[in-house]
Amino acid sequence: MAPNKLNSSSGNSSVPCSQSENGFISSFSLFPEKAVQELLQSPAQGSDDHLIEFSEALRTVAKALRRVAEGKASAQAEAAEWKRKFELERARNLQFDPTEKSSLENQADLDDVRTNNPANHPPLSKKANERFERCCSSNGICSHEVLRDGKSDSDSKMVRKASFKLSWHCKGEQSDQHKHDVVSFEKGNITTAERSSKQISLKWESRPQTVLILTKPNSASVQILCAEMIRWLRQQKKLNVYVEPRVRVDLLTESSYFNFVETWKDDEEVMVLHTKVDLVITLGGDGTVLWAASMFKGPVPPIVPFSLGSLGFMTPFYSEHYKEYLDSILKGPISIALRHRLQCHVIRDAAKNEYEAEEPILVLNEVTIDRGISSFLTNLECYCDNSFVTCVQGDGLILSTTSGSTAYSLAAGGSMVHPQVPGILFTPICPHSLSFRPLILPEHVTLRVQVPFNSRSPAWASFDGKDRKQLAPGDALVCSMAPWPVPTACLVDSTNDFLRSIHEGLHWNLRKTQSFDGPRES
Ligand SMILES: NC(=O)c1ccc[n+]([C@@H]2O[C@H](COP(=O)([O-])OP(=O)(O)OC[C@H]3O[C@@H](n4cnc5c(N)ncnc54)[C@H](O)[C@@H]3O)[C@@H](O)[C@H]2O)c1
Ligand SMILES: Nc1ncnc2c1ncn2[C@@H]1O[C@H](COP(=O)(O)OP(=O)(O)OP(=O)(O)O)[C@@H](O)[C@H]1O
Repeated sequence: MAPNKLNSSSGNSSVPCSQSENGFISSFSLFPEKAVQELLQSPAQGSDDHLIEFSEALRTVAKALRRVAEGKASAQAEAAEWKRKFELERARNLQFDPTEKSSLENQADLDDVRTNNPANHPPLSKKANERFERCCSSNGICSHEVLRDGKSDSDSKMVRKASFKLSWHCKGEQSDQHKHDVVSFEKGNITTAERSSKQISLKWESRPQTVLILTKPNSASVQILCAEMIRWLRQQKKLNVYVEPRVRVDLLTESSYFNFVETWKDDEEVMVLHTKVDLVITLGGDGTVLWAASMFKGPVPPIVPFSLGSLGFMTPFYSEHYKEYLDSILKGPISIALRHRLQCHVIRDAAKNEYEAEEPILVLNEVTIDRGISSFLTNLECYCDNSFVTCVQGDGLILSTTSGSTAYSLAAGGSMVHPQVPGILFTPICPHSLSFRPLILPEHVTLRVQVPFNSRSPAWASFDGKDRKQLAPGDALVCSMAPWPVPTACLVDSTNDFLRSIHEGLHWNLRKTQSFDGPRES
């Protein structure tokens, strides 16, 4: 009798589902709750005590399982938050605590690691983040170290990174003091004196000596400009130049003059590039800026992005005038935008603990979790710190930085946000719901996107439009603000550049002005 009853009501589309109101559907709750509802709606429900008993038992089991799933997700989110806090704290300590300055004991050691000899580098571990951490703590010349290393290096033969100083631009004036949020609550009135994000100015304290030029591949105009720029930087500015291995090969095919141009052999050398390079120049479009950012898994040297693409949201410098721009940038001060990045961890269901195997991935625009080639709806459970946010049912979800707000997130209906606003955009892609508006969350949160066990298909994560990774049911992606922003040089300042980009790049709110000629209010 029971199986007949179950069959007789299957396919009833009006079956209510108590969880759909807040969008939460537990991986364990679907079958039992639906079955229970069907059973309860059956006309024979009062006549079969066993069946009712059975349905009650199923409901209890479903609830218990859902609680377990929620508990697990919440514990994982909490662990991720602690990990993030720990990383931030450690980054802060490295920056401010003089006792953690460097494991190098004397200047000779310091000189040693600053030369280009890879044999001088400490042995590097397998994981990229570990390699970075080792480099950070033992080489001691990450950007935060550079900030306090103001000593002159004129009498050293070694290649050193130029030191620089950052300061806030305050109402058009410059102040050397770091200004943090100051909240006063005198007489019970809460007032904030300073807000954290300001226009930042970079002033060189010693001359920049080494530039890295990154170029969009397969472009003849970029190749020509790159060769011309290298000659100028060498002859007029006496700078050391690094390029990618393929670019060096192209340059040497053109002329043996470019023999002085340096490059790297493997990923381990890329991991320490930030210790050698004072400035990064990109020749291409926004994709080349994303590429440049992705090369630096930790601190990023200031980037000067020249526009040789079609849209150029993050590339304010016109390549025709490169000499004037570089002249003034090498002298300083430079107005820079600190573009926040997101740090993403893929956590496999099979992993025994958080962050077990996979390296974190840093994104400048966004991480997207979508349905890939699957034709099924994605079903993504989202948590913010320990709170349940929602269940995304649609094509997917974009977690974007404010720099990325004008990229994919914009196309999916997200707001455009000034890049200096510290926040994380939570933008659904084609949600199958009438009321799913995008959110903007504060920068301090940790987001967790979980593929539930009952998902019909895996989801796919991609990072700044690249590196697709499959997320199987049970896998999760954890994302928080990275401690290493991408400093990009501004043509004017971050606000002027942002507004110019949305006007010129997107033709934002372009409309013919209404003519004067017509009806008027009397
Ligand atoms: N439907 C969409 O709009 C869509 C779809 C996929 C990827 N994307 C974007 O493309 C980015 C990858 O860029 P790519 O150059 O490597 O790929 P690409 O060559 O496919 O170019 C994508 C376009 O997005 C623009 N773009 C990139 N970052 C931007 C930003 N921060 N603000 C405004 N426009 C931006 C680029 O200028 C380019 O025109 C991804 O991070 C994603 O944001 C957008
Ligand atoms: N140095 C590089 N090495 C490998 N790939 C790169 C490099 N620089 C850029 N790319 C890739 O090349 C693609 C195109 O780059 P980019 O967006 O800069 O040029 P574009 O498409 O001509 O510009 P726009 O998007 O403004 O039209 C991007 O997918 C980017 O990831």
